Amino acid sequence: MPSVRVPATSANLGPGFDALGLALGLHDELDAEVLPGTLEVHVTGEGAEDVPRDSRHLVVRALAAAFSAAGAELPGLRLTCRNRIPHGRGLGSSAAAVVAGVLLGRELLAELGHGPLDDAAALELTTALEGHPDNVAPCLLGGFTIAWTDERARAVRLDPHPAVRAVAYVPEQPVSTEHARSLLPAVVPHADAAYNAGRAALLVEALTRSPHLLLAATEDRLHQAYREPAMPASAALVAALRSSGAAAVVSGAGPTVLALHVDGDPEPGDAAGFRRMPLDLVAAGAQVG
Ligand SMILES: Nc1ncnc2c1ncn2[C@@H]1O[C@H](COP(=O)(O)OP(=O)(O)OP(=O)(O)O)[C@@H](O)[C@H]1O
Ligand SMILES: N[C@@H](CCO)C(=O)O
Repeated sequence: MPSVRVPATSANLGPGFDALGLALGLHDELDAEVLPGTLEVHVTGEGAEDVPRDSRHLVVRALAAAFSAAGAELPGLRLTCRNRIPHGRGLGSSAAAVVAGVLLGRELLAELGHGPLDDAAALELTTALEGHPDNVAPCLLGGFTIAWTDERARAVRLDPHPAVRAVAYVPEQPVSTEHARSLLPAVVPHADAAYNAGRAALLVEALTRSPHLLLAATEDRLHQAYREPAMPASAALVAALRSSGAAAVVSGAGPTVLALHVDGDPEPGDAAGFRRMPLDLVAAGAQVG
């Protein structure tokens, strides 16, 4: 019975909209087994009260997409999900679900004698399901990733500097990525695009070699301010943490706030209305058992 362990991820990291991502030490664990003629979905933990238990379940949809990509029909299944990544908070829950589904699908396809789905195809398929590559890349590869798309999805993986630490501040209420993306303008000023290009490049240096540059490198003008009306408390927390010296950003499409800091500097403290979660940066991406 194949199983998979998939990490939470934080995308954008300030200036790297739809491109940069980090794998975090908070994991969903799933397993699947072929059970002819039925579909059973068992869910515990995060989202258990909300997610459907049929073919609309995101992991089942990703499994079906993997089978379809291989030209095979999805067999009857029992899927078990033990969820720890909060849903709709900006910590990559949907990317973790599609990565889990595609990797479980890959294992089941191999068990059933179908051809292999290689790593490039897994990145391509998960990106297509998620809509953008910046969460699925670190979920698959671990570490710190730079993702882009040309005729297909692509990513490179880097090791974050070992002194970088992360604290997530998770609010009670979710904001869907779909809604947060609907707030973005179709066109941005050239000066803002240039500003973000410089900061995103600097962030690669800051996250891998020069963490003292993290505060300057995590400035953004392309998405966070536009999303503020949907998450005013998160925007206020980003501003407060940054003024105290922590490199705080909206995590993914929000509303979680991610504060990066350097080991040895004072840790960012509690914030009213948010669940504070110190999280390791993890080297490994999804692991199949
Ligand atoms: N483990 C899961 N199982 C089933 N459905 C899931 C799972 N995780 C996420 N989803 C679906 O995806 C939705 C959340 O996706 P959304 O893209 O809005 O947020 P997110 O992925 O948590 O945040 P972000 O993309 O900003 O990091 C949930 O409401 C649910 O419908
Ligand atoms: N880059 C994406 C990440 C969330 O899925 C966004 O900010 O909308």
